[in-house]
Amino acid sequence: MSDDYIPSPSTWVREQVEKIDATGDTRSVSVMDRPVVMLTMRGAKTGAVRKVPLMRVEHDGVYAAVASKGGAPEHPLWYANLQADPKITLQDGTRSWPAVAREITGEERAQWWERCVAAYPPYAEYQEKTDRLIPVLVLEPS
Ligand SMILES: C[C@H](OP(=O)(O)OC[C@@H](O)[C@@H](O)[C@@H](O)Cn1c2nc(=O)[nH]c(=O)c-2cc2ccc(O)cc21)C(=O)N[C@@H](CCC(=O)N[C@@H](CCC(=O)O)C(=O)O)C(=O)O
Repeated sequence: MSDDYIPSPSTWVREQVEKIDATGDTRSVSVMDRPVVMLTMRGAKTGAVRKVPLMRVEHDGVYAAVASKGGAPEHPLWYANLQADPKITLQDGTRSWPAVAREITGEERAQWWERCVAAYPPYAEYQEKTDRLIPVLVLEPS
């Protein structure tokens, strides 16, 4: 990724990204004492580097990205980024590696949704809050 990084306009998120970058470890932050991973991706419109922390949902070396945005009526913008370019760098703890995001649906999504809610129970409330189906993408090592 080149160095045209644009930080999040959301202060608490930007501060968590700064802490992860300062420590080199996603374990330096948490949300409700639950672990976090960080995706680095390309902005769909700006082409800039975007860093997006998400709750850590992992199964057999594959991770899930849940485009919940707290149950807001609209998808988070990073979801549009991944639709435009699914290639990311994924960081868990101090490890980083290239991965590809793939949206999942149907039975595959239902199976992963259980893992997502087990990892971070508020996802269930977020889905209750909105009539948009919260997108779930798996992040497969590339
Ligand atoms: C605020 C907005 O962010 P967003 O991409 O909508 O995503 C909102 C949130 O989902 C995002 O901040 C997440 O990191 C919040 N978040 C989680 N968000 C989730 O949706 N799910 C999670 O599990 C989650 C966990 C989490 C843990 C820690 C933490 O610090 C944050 C966490 C934003 O950054 N807007 C930018 C633009 C962002 C962008 O990517 N723009 C694209 C264009 C996108 C387009 O319009 O096509 C570009 O640069 O080209 C701006 O307004 O300038």
